[in-house]
Amino acid sequence: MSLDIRNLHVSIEGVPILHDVSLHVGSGQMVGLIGHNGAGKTTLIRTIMGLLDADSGSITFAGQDLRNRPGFTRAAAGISYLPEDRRLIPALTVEENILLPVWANKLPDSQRRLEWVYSLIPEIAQFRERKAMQLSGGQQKLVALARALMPGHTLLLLDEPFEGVAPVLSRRLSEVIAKLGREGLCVLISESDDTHSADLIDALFRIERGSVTAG
Ligand SMILES: Nc1ncnc2c1ncn2[C@@H]1O[C@H](COP(=O)(O)OP(=O)(O)OP(=O)(O)O)[C@@H](O)[C@H]1O
Repeated sequence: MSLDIRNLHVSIEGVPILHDVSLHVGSGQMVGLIGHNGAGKTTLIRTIMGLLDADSGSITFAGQDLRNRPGFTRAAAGISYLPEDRRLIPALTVEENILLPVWANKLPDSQRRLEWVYSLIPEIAQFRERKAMQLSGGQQKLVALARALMPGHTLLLLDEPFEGVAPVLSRRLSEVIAKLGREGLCVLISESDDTHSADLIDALFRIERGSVTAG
């Protein structure tokens, strides 16, 4: 299974944002997408997720054309993302937040998956009954990663996972992400520089003003 993006052009409200973007994440690979604020990382990730429409070009995963499939089909295909701003529901417990994609997409086998996520990130199991609003920003990132892992068993898109996370927790996040590589997932990690991802990734692309180059 691999992600293949070719000659992708994306505009937002008529303004061209991504220009002729091509990028490849091979089977079981962890790939970095490095670029400054406003370079277009989130736009690319949201387009892969089907949350933004492309003007032209192709997005293929595991041989399936994703560009012409609506966003809600991603979870069933095992494709998921960690948004930069986490988007947890503050009044729900940690476990309820993690289970949201399961309820929304009626995903099968959720108990086994939940146990796998807790074994991967055991500290989360300890605060599963706490409300999301009672967690620190870094802990919330771990929970958002756990939530993304519920549907995300083929392709995971991590949008600046280390942004705003204190050093101890970002080391912990790195450990968890490193384990994902061994699970055979395809992972794309965006970051403003490669400080945290350098040791994790197999390949790197740079994005600057909406254009991507292999780095
Ligand atoms: N809703 C929008 N309307 C207009 N322009 C937008 C919109 N969303 C993003 N853009 C523009 O698209 C460009 C790329 O933004 P994007 O959020 O993809 O960058 P990024 O690399 O993820 O940066 P950041 O780390 O700051 O989120 C920016 O110039 C931004 O101003």
